[in-house]
Amino acid sequence: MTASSEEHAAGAAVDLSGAPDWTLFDAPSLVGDSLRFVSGQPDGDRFRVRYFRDAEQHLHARIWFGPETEGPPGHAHGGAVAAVMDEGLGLAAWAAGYAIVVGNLNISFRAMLPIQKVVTLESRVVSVEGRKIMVHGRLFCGDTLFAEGQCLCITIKKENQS
Ligand SMILES: CCCCCCCCCCCC(=O)SCCNC(=O)CCNC(=O)[C@H](O)C(C)(C)COP(=O)(O)OP(=O)(O)OC[C@H]1O[C@@H](n2cnc3c(N)ncnc32)[C@H](O)[C@@H]1OP(=O)(O)O
Repeated sequence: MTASSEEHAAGAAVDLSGAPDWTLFDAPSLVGDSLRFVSGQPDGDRFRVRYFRDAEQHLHARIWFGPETEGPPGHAHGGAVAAVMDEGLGLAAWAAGYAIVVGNLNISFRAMLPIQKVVTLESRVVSVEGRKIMVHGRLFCGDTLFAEGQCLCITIKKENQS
């Protein structure tokens, strides 16, 4: 264990509070408890995530990338960033009323993301065409853009919905 990861042993406090005009969004109540890969360890050393909606109902998240997301030394693995965007942008479509799975996710990694940092994911449903829901999102902190993505969500056929 590195000195920096010792600072954030499981259970240590991380500030995931939202902007003043955001309200907490309860993802499990909408999609069930299966979102364990990203959201399943709210006090763990991988991801800590809290979802919100703004006044216009757009989905946002505050995300802490813990020591177990490390890829390049001191920075998040690209797959960890992709996992967060997969869940967050897919959830944005669910929050907008579409029961979907992600069909295609295109991510540009714009800057290396230091681990043990809280960042913000913002999302927008930008188009709806038949079963295809396009969601765009960006992962940032302050003026630093870490990643941006376009996520093609496909509504689940009625017979596949549980
Ligand atoms: C249940 C609770 C969950 C609750 C979970 C909620 C949490 C959300 C967040 C987690 C998100 C995920 O990780 S989901 C897990 C990762 N994703 C997956 O495992 C999905 C695996 N793929 C599939 O199951 C399938 O390929 C589907 C469902 C995406 C599509 O299959 P289908 O239903 O047979 O539909 P299909 O006819 O092929 O496609 C419908 C239309 O979409 C287009 N299309 C389909 N895929 C693509 C694609 N990759 N790129 C471009 N276009 C595509 C087709 O051209 C077509 O356009 P047109 O001809 O109509 O014009």
